[in-house]
Amino acid sequence: MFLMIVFLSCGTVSLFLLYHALISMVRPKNFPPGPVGLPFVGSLHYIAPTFNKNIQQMANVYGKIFSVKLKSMNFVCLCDYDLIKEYMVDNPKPFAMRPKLFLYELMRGPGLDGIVVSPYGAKLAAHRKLFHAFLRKHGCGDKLFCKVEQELPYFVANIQDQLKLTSTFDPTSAFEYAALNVIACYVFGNRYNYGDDKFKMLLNHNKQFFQKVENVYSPAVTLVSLIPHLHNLWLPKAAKDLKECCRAIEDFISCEVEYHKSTLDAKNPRDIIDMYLNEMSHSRSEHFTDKGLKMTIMDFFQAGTETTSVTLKWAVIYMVNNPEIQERVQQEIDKVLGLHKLPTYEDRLKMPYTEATILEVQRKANIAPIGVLHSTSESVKLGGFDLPKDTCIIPLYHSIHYSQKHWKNPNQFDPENFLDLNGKVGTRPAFMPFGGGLRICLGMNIAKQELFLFFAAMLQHFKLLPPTGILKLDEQYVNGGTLHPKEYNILLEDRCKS
Ligand code: HEM
Repeated sequence: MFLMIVFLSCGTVSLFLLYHALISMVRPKNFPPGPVGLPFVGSLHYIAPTFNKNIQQMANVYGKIFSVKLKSMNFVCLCDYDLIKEYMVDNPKPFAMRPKLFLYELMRGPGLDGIVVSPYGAKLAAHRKLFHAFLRKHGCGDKLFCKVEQELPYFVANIQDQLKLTSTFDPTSAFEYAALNVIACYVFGNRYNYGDDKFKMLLNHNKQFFQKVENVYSPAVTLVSLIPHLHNLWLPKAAKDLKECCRAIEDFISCEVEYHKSTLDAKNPRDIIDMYLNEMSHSRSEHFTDKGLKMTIMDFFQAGTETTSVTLKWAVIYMVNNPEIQERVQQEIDKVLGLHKLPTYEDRLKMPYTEATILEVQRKANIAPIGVLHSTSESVKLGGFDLPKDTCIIPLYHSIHYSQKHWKNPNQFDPENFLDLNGKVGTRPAFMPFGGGLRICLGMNIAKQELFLFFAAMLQHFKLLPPTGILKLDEQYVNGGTLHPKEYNILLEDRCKS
């Protein structure tokens, strides 16, 4: 009897292990090709953590559409404009879900509320609609409410203050302060002084978050994400740190929400929090909840600060390394604005070369190499293959932004890429820095304003030069939440003084 029990137990465990070993290796029918996965683990490790380089290498072996596995999860990598367009633009609906990833639950807690990681459906649509309604009311169309233009004088003064102390300059903090304050304005109703204790706390939380995100591709975190429930018993330090960091941000937001509740004037909403609170009480919709509000605010900080500041950091590098382009931008700025009138977003219509330059920065820097992952809500065809429900899609934006088919010299920095024969800014289909389809970046219009205005104001006031003894700044990227440049210093000359 005892032997029988031992035998049956061993058999059950073996079958269980065999099932889990095979599930990481077996592909669905007519599924894109890819490397054979390791038992239990699959093959995701072939492309993570340096997605950009590794996906490109794998595409050379398996073709422009291939698959990798993480246990039972199927991931499909796309390395071609036509394929990315097929799912983002031509047939976006079945591809508009977000995958359920351990990392998302770690950061958000159960429920995946908010916007960025929220599943596609009525709740997400209601959130996106609310935000669009807010922007229509308080966007840049209305001068009084243009939060980005309001921030410009502080941004310029911040750089000038640093320049009084030293002529060698790391622009990071100026961009981070400005980007954070713009989002703070939209969600909390007012900007902070850069020296304000609350602002410093928010800045610190935000910085911590982006530092912690860089550590989550460690083998220990991958292990925990492979074995559901293990994280209830044990969390690797990188995961624990990230979780704690998100909770600290949530606590900060909770205080702001409570303050807003106690001072709400429903007829005069001041900001996104007030609009959300109104929606919670008016529509009594189950879509708008306390947790949803906090996670939505967290989304705006996490999706809308580092993306902008990192793009501006790249802009500085490309201007230092291409002085003739910097000079041409400055000539246009001088002609349209002069040295003292700060730019408005309307001014871009008279400044095509400046606008084309910032678009080229976005193309070349390609800061979100795989965007935010989408997944399928039903079985669907893509590139002639059959993708079952819950297949996770990884688009390689490098294959669009650096495509020989779509750009004359993709490796060269050239604002002409975005100018038509009449010198006007033209649209380019193979340009998707904000993703696309039904999940296209919700903050795209704010981001465009920020990039143009901060860039133009910076070049209006300062000439950007390499530090003494260096000809060019390093253009190699570092992998993290975004592809960001290595730390650098530059020399600045105040154009208003020279
Ligand atoms: C240069 C700046 C920015 C870049 C390059 C960028 C890029 C992106 C990308 C690639 C996505 C994923 C789109 C997809 O799934 O196909 C995204 C989503 C998102 N972004 Fe941005 N973003 C920027 C700035 C902002 C700003 C300023 C905000 C907020 C004010 C913001 C809020 C969001 C939100 C909420 C989503 C999720 C949309 C959804 O899931 O439905 N982003 N962004």
